[in-house]
Amino acid sequence: MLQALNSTSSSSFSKLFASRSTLLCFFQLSISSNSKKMEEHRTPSAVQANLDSRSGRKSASLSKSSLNTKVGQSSSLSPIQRCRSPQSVESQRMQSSPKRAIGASPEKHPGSESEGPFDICIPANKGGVKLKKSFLESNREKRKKLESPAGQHLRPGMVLLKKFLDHMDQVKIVKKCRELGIGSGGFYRPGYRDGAKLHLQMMCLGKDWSPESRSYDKSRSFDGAVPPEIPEEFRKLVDRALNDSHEYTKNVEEIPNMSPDICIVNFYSNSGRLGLHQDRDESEESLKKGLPVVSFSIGDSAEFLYSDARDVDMPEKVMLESGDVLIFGGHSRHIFHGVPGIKPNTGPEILVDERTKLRPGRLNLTFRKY
Ligand SMILES: O=C(O)CCC(=O)C(=O)O
Ligand SMILES: [Fe+2]
Repeated sequence: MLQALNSTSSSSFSKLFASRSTLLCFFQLSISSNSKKMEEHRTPSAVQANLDSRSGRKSASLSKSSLNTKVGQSSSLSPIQRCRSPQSVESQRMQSSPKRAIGASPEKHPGSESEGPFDICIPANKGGVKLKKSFLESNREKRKKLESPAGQHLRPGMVLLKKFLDHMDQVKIVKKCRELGIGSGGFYRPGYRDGAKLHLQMMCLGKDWSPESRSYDKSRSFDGAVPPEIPEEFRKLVDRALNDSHEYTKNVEEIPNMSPDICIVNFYSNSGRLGLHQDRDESEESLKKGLPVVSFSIGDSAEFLYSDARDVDMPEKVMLESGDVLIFGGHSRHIFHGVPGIKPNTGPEILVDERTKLRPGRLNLTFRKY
């Protein structure tokens, strides 16, 4: 469903954005070298829905921590031009500038659809990559852990719990996702309505969410597979994260409690990415209540961009590292967010060594209530 346009800009942010939308209607993200404004094309109903949902909200203030800076302060983010496009607009765009359409250049992912479900770990019989970290690197990791504050209140309704998942939790999550991911209903590389592919592998738990139809269902339309249940141990972690988040909010109502019935598991290889989007395909009731999205990051680090409005020039950004849990609900439930890229070889060694053998990349689990 999504597409993004490449940039010819010399900016450091000229990397392609693949934009995936869990919106009622989707959009594509493009980066323009000559425009300072984000631009959007969407259906009138979507425009209305979006205006309705965002009316009356103010821009949030910024945290000044090193992990949470205005994008423009530390890097020269190029202006972003974003288009959620009906298919016709999309096709025209691809025809007029084929080289700039992300979906036009299929990305090579290991484990494509034809090979069966994607395996996020390197199978035992394949020697695989062993990325041993240097002693210095390992020490740096330990120091970082000690220095990192336990939680950050990023803006109303949005809390980041640093290193919330310990190494053993992370190993268990990887192993469980691997086991489920190679079975029925496991990982696949999803596509959008116009045929463009997302730059990640995805698996749903509890319910299916399709980027193509932008809807939830009991089973997957393309193969009829019923998604595996959300494991109980995952639910417990979500519960604990939500409880802990209240230590950092003004009051408990700021992030309402939520019992997930869907988990979207994404695996990003080193070239994976996800364009700015809103998570808005959940039920009206869930969205109205601001029931939070609880997001686990495991493996390599990634920058997470977020902004309150679609037409903002400079989204804020925060680094998501292995073990971090990001929660956005309440007033932040409708934030635009995306992952512009993965930082290779930044995950904990225990995930990539013989014990776990996670492929290079990043695993992300977002829990929501439909
Ligand atoms: O990978 C992430 O941190 C974000 C994932 C996300 O936004 C989504 O799956 O909707
Ligand atoms: Fe999302």
